[in-house]
Amino acid sequence: MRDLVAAKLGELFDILQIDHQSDHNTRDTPARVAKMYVEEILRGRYTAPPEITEFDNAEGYDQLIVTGPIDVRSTCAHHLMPIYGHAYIGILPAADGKLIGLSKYDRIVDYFSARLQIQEELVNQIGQFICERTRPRGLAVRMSAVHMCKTHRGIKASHRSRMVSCSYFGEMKSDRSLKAEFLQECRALERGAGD
Ligand SMILES: Nc1nc2c(ncn2[C@@H]2O[C@H](COP(=O)(O)OP(=O)(O)OP(=O)(O)O)[C@@H](O)[C@H]2O)c(=O)[nH]1
Repeated sequence: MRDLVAAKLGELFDILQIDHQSDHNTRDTPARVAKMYVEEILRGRYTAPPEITEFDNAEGYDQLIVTGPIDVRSTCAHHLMPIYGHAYIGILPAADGKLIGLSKYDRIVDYFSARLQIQEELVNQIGQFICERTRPRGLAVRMSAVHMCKTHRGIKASHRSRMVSCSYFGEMKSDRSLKAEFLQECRALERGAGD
């Protein structure tokens, strides 16, 4: 796949009048960019989801867990520009369900970010995957991110301009006080004052 992509990128460079044959800066760029797309930026499309270590919820912990900030590095589906920011995940475990290793939330965010995305779908995909694997009573995913398709081109919006999207499942969707508790913990973690 990398070789095919590199050949097509070479053609694209030709059309854009970028010398990738003799210019010392761009000579290897088609191959370099092909590697970046296949092995990094779009990696999540060609690899299996992360292995999830599950633990029995032996003592029936049933209170809200919130983890974050989780770094988000993704790519906009419309202009292929970077999306970067943070995610927070809230889990309301089922007393008879499973817990998963804390680092796996970061891995799941990384996995679904490694493809072309829009933010609304990214938070949903992360939430649905966690729900399918762990069957919690409730789950919330909140993401705040900068879209460089908006800040670096087009309208050239403020670099501080962000998009916030949330996805709620189960009891986290219907229970207003749980949502409020989750958002309060997100704010505390965002300030670096989650302790
Ligand atoms: N809802 C949503 N919109 C996004 C996201 N990422 C980028 N966009 C927007 O999607 C739109 C892209 O579609 P078009 O309007 O066809 O693109 P364009 O003509 O280049 O538009 P401009 O960016 O306004 O120059 C832009 O308004 C982007 O800001 C996202 O994650 N969610």
